[in-house]
Amino acid sequence: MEIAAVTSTVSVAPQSRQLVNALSGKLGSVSSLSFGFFEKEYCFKSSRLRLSASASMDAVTAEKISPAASFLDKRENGVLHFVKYHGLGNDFILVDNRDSSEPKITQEQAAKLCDRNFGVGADGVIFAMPGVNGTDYTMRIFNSDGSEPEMCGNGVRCFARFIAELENLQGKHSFTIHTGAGLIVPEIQDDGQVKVDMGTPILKAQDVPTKLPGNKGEAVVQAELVVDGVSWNVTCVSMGNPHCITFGKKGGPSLKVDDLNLPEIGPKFEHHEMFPARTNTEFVEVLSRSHLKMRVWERGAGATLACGTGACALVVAAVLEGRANRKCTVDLPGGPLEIEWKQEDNHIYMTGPAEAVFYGSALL
Ligand SMILES: N[C@@H](CCC[C@H](N)C(=O)O)C(=O)O
Repeated sequence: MEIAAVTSTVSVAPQSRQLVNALSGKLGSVSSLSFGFFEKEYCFKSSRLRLSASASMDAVTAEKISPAASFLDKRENGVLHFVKYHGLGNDFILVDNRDSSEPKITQEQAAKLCDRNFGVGADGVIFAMPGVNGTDYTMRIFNSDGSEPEMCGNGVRCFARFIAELENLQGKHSFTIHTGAGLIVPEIQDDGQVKVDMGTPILKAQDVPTKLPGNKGEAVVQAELVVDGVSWNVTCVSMGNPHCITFGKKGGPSLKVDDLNLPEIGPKFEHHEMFPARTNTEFVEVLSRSHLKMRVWERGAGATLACGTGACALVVAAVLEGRANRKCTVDLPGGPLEIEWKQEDNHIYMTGPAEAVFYGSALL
């Protein structure tokens, strides 16, 4: 290997002249060496080399280090290593938190990291934590505003792929995951897609939660919600987290979701007094009984390109309103999800992609 530049003067103890010779032997030629203890790094044409002398000065070791590793060594405190994933453009910072049941960063730090101008940029931060009550793992998530939701459908697909990467697992695998919405079971398929048993929907108004009175038993189905003086028809469904689903205004035409001014109307649903825990809102267009199209305004994250729990909730709403079959393709701005609300077990199954897009280290 040829030395391109020596970054600093090497010092060697006077009694260790033989060390200088050894060093010269390893490096070929070093133009200037003075005396004293040394552990120095050298820049070579294509890599860096760290040279160390042992305390007894009887050995010289040369360890090749990559530029990235040497940078991270110096920055280890106050740095968060992460992998960024997305599920149909719903993007998350995934943190390996398997060694602790406390998230490695605070909700305030998560909000800063999610900022698309001043941070990494993401719809949320997800922590892979030790399981509880016999589950394999626990998933916690902070929204981009720092609030903590109970569940995240696209996030749990990313979580499954993240675990497979951390554990070096190939092919088909399923995991039991404890979440704020209870037990969730994602299964990585042979083609890399992730099929998730999302559990059962919650329809009882006070458990969604919504203050709208139940009008179909205890469920709120196609009920009137006045938003800014305009009456909408809504159905309320919880997938562990709250969803308000609308197919349009009362007495109005079917929704054309591309025409909506989401940043204007979305926050009015999210913060409506009828939703004591705020709400996610799905605006839905029926393309056929097995094909729905939606745009979402997420609680704590705003307009996102996809929402897995939302896609599940809207299929439940569409079935309850008699608009669709139990098995549908849901088109989201970021792409399609396959959703099935099975009659046999009342569980909802969601199938879709999850992709790693980059590895990073964020300064906290
Ligand atoms: N995008 C997620 C939902 C994330 C949580 C949501 N913003 C909430 O506050 O409930 C999904 O894919 O389900």
